[in-house]
Amino acid sequence: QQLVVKQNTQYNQQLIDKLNKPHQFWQTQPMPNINEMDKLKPGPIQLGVLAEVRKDPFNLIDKFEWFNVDLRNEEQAQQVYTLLKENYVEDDDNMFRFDYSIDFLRWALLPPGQYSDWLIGVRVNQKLVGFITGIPVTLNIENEQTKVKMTEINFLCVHKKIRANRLAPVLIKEITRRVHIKNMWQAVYTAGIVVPTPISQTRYYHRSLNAKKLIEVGFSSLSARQTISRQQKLYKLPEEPKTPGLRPMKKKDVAQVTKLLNEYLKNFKLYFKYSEEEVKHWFLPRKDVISTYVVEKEQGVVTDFLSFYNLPSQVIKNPKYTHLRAAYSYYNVATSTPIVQLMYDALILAKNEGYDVFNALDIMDNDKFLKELMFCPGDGQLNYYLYNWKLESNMLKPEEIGIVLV
Ligand SMILES: CNCCCN(C)c1ncc(F)c(N2CC(C(=O)NCc3cnc4ccccn34)C2)n1
Repeated sequence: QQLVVKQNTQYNQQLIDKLNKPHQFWQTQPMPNINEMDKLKPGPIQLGVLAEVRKDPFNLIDKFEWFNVDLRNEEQAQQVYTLLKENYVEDDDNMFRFDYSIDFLRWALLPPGQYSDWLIGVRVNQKLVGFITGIPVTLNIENEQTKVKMTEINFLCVHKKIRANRLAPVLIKEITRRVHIKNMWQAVYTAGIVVPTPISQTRYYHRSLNAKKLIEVGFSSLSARQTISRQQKLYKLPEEPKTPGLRPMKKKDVAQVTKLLNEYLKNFKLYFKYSEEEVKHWFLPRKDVISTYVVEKEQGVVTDFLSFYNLPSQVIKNPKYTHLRAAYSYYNVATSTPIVQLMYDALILAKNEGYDVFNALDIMDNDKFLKELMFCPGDGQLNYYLYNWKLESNMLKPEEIGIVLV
């Protein structure tokens, strides 16, 4: 009885703390807060001093230990896969949970130039219970002159059974320390939740490919006047794409795709500059991970390309289906094919690859095709964050964002 009372008191105290001092951790971080907005000048909020960076890892509660994950090692990759599959992001109604595959994680987390101590695990008795990752990127911020080497943070995950131990703030502080040690002082990340202080709030849109299954798993719902068969007719797609010369990207396309992509991304306020090496990594097709198709005109000239990545969700409780197959729009560049036609072909290709839904954010030029191709706004908001950087403009509009984080 005493123990239960003690645990309840501890839990209630944590709730009270949350209500009294929301974002207790984030208030301690170099992020602009509302009343500082107009005082701060654009650029780094805190200037980092390499000599002052703590040399040893942050302390963990006893029995917990730091562990650099080697994703190339099958057993360690399996441990990361299982931790995320069982404990990573769910929708608000706990009906779906992301099921990132091992091949996907190797694609997302082993890009050129990756650091082995930026895939950070926490273990208790050899069991992985916490995870956070960084990859090195060079981000262009608001103009071509401002190029900042920084880290892209992702996959922050704490096992459900050990939440409320304040492990997440320690994971964030430790990866921040390991980034500082490499003389980098900024980070970019996204999250479905709102913490101090988003630089942009974007929205997910969904285009139904398999209307019947989306209704059966509870992803979509029918209004009074709608029926399943009417929905299927409404979203029906042709068997084959219509753009002549559309084909899967190959190695020989890397140079042209790199030029098209870098030229296109200059239109936005936040974008990466890609080397050919990086285009090889991020865009060459990988089965069940990334699909990229190019439009090749006569004499081998590539004028457009489309790409989407595979991120299934586990359907948590459903008698008939275990997974929702979702394709996510990645980067699409249309210089001669109309963007609506190019993306209509993307829908047809995704349908033929077996996807149930095609998701896209309202970033870049996506709002040019979302309505016309019958995408519906979802309940998911994706917030973009820049750590330790004050923008010239307080917020960026979604159409000014030129980066997609997986
Ligand atoms: C860097 N990492 C950001 C990407 C993680 N991504 C893909 C993500 N982050 C927050 C979201 F809000 C979200 N949404 C896609 C939309 C959606 O499909 N909502 C229903 C649904 C189906 N499956 C799931 C699984 C988790 C959450 C919602 N789910 C909303 N996507």
